[in-house]
Amino acid sequence: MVALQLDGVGALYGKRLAVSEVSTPSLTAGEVVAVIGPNAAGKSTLFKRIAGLLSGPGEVRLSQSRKGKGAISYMPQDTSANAVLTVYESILLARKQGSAWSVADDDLQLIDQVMEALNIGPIAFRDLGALSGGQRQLVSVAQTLVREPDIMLMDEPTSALDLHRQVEVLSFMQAQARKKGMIVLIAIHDLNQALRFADKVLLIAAGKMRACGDPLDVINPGMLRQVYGVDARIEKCSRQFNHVIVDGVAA
Ligand SMILES: Nc1ncnc2c1ncn2[C@@H]1O[C@H](COP(=O)(O)OP(=O)(O)OP(=O)(O)O)[C@@H](O)[C@H]1O
Repeated sequence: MVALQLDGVGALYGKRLAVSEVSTPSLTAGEVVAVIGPNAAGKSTLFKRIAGLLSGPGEVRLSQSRKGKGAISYMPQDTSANAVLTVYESILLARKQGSAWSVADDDLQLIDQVMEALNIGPIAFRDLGALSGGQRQLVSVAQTLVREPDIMLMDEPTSALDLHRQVEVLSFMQAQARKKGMIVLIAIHDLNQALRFADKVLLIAAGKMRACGDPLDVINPGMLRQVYGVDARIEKCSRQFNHVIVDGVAA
């Protein structure tokens, strides 16, 4: 089974330590981890460090890669694309990156399945440069999913999506994590979606990890006041989902 553990991890921009002291329990296959924190807290920086794009202290321990494919796949926050490719070509290219160029039935089936689940079939032959912001984000999610990595690092994958698509994408990523034994880390500002879809929540503030654990242990009125500066309650709705209700800016 795939497992990921961060041990005293930090990240450097040049000589400046932008993130430090991130340690997690062992994250295991099938888990969805929401990475939360205010603007400029260090969420993207942590993802870049885990993906190997930045250096820094500490250790990113990844054990038992499933099939020697790309172990970690990172979807950046900025999904703008200049490439002269169609949506379908870009997803096929993502699927074949780092492997043999022959295309098997399995590859095509997976691409069709992901495109259908994300509802992007109708734009399959549109140029990447001719997409809306939300459509671009959906294509980027599809490119990451078809790589079938052990670890998916999704940096605000639903920030440009309407409500329907937010729920569709997060449900699909959760289902894929469970089915394929991946670990999915999602940087997200919507704390209600984090409460609904995450198994664990990792909180970063001012470049330091403040907590990592059960969503309701991390997202609580005290933390919301201290870290986000809001007066808020967590309440269960009639369907038993927990919601953050914000009463106002903390005095
Ligand atoms: N390329 C860079 N060089 C130097 N500093 C950077 C660079 N990118 C980001 N930073 C700084 O690192 C800190 C963390 O930024 P980061 O993008 O990781 O925050 P974030 O939590 O993802 O924020 P947001 O929610 O606003 O996207 C910020 O102070 C930011 O200004």
